[in-house]
Amino acid sequence: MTPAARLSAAIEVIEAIDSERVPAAKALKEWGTAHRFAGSGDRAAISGLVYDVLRRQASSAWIMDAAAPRSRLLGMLKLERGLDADAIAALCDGSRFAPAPLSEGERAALVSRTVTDAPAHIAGDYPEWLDGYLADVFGDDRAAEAAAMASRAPLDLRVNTLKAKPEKVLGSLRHLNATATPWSPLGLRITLGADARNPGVHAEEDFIKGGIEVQDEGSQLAAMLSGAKPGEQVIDLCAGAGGKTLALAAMMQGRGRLIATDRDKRQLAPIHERLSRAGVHNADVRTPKGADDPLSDIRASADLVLIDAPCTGTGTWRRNPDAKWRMRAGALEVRLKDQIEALDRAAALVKPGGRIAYITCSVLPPENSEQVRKFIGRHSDFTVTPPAQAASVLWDKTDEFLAATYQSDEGLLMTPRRTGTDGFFISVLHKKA
Ligand SMILES: C[S@@+](CC[C@H](N)C(=O)[O-])C[C@H]1O[C@@H](n2cnc3c(N)ncnc32)[C@H](O)[C@@H]1O
Repeated sequence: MTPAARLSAAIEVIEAIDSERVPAAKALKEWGTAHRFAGSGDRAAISGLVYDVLRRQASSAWIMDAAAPRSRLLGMLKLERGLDADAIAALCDGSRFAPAPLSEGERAALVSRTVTDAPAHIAGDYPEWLDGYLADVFGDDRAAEAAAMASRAPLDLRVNTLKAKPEKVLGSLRHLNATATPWSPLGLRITLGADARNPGVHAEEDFIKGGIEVQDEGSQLAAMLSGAKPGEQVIDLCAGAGGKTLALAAMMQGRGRLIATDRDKRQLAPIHERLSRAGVHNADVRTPKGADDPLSDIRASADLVLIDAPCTGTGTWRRNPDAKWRMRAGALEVRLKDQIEALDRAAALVKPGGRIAYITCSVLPPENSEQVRKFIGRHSDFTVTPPAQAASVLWDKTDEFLAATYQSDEGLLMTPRRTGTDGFFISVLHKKA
């Protein structure tokens, strides 16, 4: 397919998403089934276009002064891909399979309109009902912060020090143009192209042998700031597929006891294979059975309970722009209740002098600072460890990292704009001895 024909296909897919109200992934799959002639390169390119339109959904419609799929695609080519009106006109030449030529109005909009006079939720491409929450955390910077949360994310890897060394993996992944991430000493970054094609890290020898894991640098840093150490008893309470469990295991260097569990046994399914590939031998996965508490034998004995909390995932919008527009207020309410349950459960598991690391991949204050403040209100035997103290694990990068983050009395927040990571909040809560 020509680049112009891919644009026409993307417009078709966006029309289906709009009219049938289906998730982007489903609409793309259905398009692929109906157009079997399209090769994998075409599909990846069309998928990249569709997701980029979702990233810039509101701002593209604003600059084009029209919300039709074609208008949003044209606006996105300017805002996300940086094409000027002439370059866009050259793609839309009306030839067979290409979109129709630009109208006078479309050309004028592409030349002259910007988002500088748009309301924050349009310039930042987020649902209007979240404006108050984003204003609370980012103030006048909310449009810029949200715009960074809309842009395409790189692919980050964590080197598993149980099996490999960062310098060596950096060398062996040179063909993927991997570079070191700015903050995490274990992080490697691969910048993804506009066609959103996966560079196939799962087929790399380093991955197959357990030397690397896919993990955003923000997630790596959140695990690091928990300060897990060799010899400790550590509980990963919301372990899910085990992303944090694997990072904790490497920090513990195979020494001590690492217990991983989750309220939902289905979420834990991938963890066994991942632990085995990563060479982790000190982890005990506790799969819940019926109503029985899988941690009933543990009472105030853990050095560290890590809560990778169920949350709205607003910090990961750049990886899932479709979810951003589907988010509803009811989902936030449910997550807040889950977070309270997990925090209160953790409080009973931690020993005096131990700590809870409370982590979300959200930027919304009710899930972050406000949730921690309420927890301290319920549990006066806990205090917040100052963010500067928790971040000292980054050694010489501590000051620069702290300056890049948002800090409150309750914890610190990373964002795509400030730290180049997904949005992650972490609070380390110390239980009085
Ligand atoms: C953000 S995900 C975990 C991701 C995982 N830690 C990782 O790094 O791959 C949150 C998890 O919390 C679990 N969960 C929700 N409420 C819980 C609760 N009260 N106690 C324990 N787990 C809970 C969910 O089933 C979900 O798997």
